[in-house]
Formats: sequence, structure tokens, C-alpha cells
Amino acid sequence: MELRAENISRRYFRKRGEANFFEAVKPVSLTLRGGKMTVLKGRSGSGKTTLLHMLAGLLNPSEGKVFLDDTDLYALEDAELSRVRNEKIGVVPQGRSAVDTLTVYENILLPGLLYGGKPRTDAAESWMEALDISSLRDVMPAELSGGELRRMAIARTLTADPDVILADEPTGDLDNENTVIVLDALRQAAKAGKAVLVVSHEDDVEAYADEVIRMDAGSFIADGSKTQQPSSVNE
Ligand SMILES: Nc1ncnc2c1ncn2[C@@H]1O[C@H](COP(=O)(O)OP(=O)(O)OP(=O)(O)O)[C@@H](O)[C@H]1O
Repeated sequence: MELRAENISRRYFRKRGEANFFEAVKPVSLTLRGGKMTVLKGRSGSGKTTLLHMLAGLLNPSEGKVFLDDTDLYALEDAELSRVRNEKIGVVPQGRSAVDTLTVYENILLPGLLYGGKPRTDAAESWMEALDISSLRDVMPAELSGGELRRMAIARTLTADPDVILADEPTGDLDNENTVIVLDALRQAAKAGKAVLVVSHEDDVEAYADEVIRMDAGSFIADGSKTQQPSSVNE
């Protein structure tokens, strides 16, 4: 399984200086392969979230294509794209994403139940255990800390068992101990064959990566440090 972006870019229409549009992501290509964890780094505003949303099937590129194996994501009808996203692409979004009227456990089971799936109770139990939130199973999201909510969101994505996992700052609200717990879980998912992309500012995250991609002002950059430019970029 692989997720492949071919020369995707994204323009936002808004006034910036002389131009009346702003190119948040300039044409970039990358391939995320099953079994690998890729880390995407870059300053605030460099285009990381915009790129992640295009890879996730959530934001149409201005140009270029995104393929999940042979499927051209943005050529699909809306209903089919939603189904593919739900079954194959797991997103851990930035910020809060809990359904406030459901317990932690129900939130974690929810994506698997959409489209008539069976509750993945064993997977939910084991990811709650791995992410150290088993004791919060019947708690409502309003009672959780930012870090606990984040770990719940990660457990929810991992429980749905998608082929691709796209995580936007998954360790943003976490202390060191929980950062390690979350990165271990994502690493474990990659080891089990998932294609994992982690957006992060944090240097510690690179130690877990098979590949590191750096973004600056909407483009990928090579930086000459020990983390080489991945061979999958700009193929
Ligand atoms: N809907 C939008 N309309 C106009 N401009 C946008 C929109 N979304 C993002 N941008 C701009 O595109 C640029 C890239 O934003 P993006 O969120 O992708 O960056 P980022 O690298 O993820 O930043 P951060 O690390 O702060 O989350 C920013 O300059 C942002 O202001």
C-alpha cells in the first residue's frame, strides 16, 4: 500500500502584497509507503497542515494528484471519497476532535462503526492500554486534559485500523513520558505495515522516523544534516 502525491500545490485566494493569491504549498511530490514512518517538519505557516489535508483527501490540490495505490483520490465521487477516507486514511487532527456527548471508549469505537462496520472492541482495548488511557474508558471528553484528549484521538485513529495514518502534531500537548508513549504507538503501527506521516516541530520525533521531510515556505528543502532528504521525495 502507498499514498503518492504527484506535484501537488495549493493556492489560497487572498491578498498578499501584489498578488491576490497565496501559494501555501508549491508543487511537491512524495510517497508514503506501508511499513514506514515519515516525519514532516517546518516552521509555523510553512504549509504542513495544508499538505496533510491534501494527502488525506480533505482538501483539493490546486494542481497535481494524490493516489492511494492506483486510486486517484480527487477523481472519486464525494460519497466514494468519504468511504475510502473512512476505511483507509486515518487523520489525527490538530486541536480538539472529540464528540462531547460520547464517552472516551465510544469516541474510540466511532469511526469503525460508520458505514456499518463492527465495533473493534479488542483493538480499542489494546490501544487504550498502549496509550495509557484505559482508566478513562467511561469518562466524558469534557473531563479530560489536553494530553488525554490527544491520546484518545490517537487511539481512535489506530483502532479504526486504516492503511495510512496522518498525524498533525500528535505530541503537541504532551509531556515527555506521553510523547514517548504516542511515538511508540505510531512506530508500532508503522511496523505493522501502516504508512505513517507525523507532522511535528519537535526534534525528538526525528529519532523515530525512517524519513524526514523539511518544509519551508511551501517547498521541501534539503538541509545537509544527518537526516537526509528522503529518496521518495520528488521521484
Ligand atoms: N483557508 C485558508 N485561507 C487562506 N490562507 C490559508 C488558509 N489556510 C492556511 N492558510 C495559510 O497558508 C499558510 C500555510 O498554513 P498551514 O496551516 O498549512 O501551515 P503549517 O505549517 O501547518 O503551520 P502550523 O505549524 O502553524 O500549524 C499560512 O500562511 C496560512 O496562513
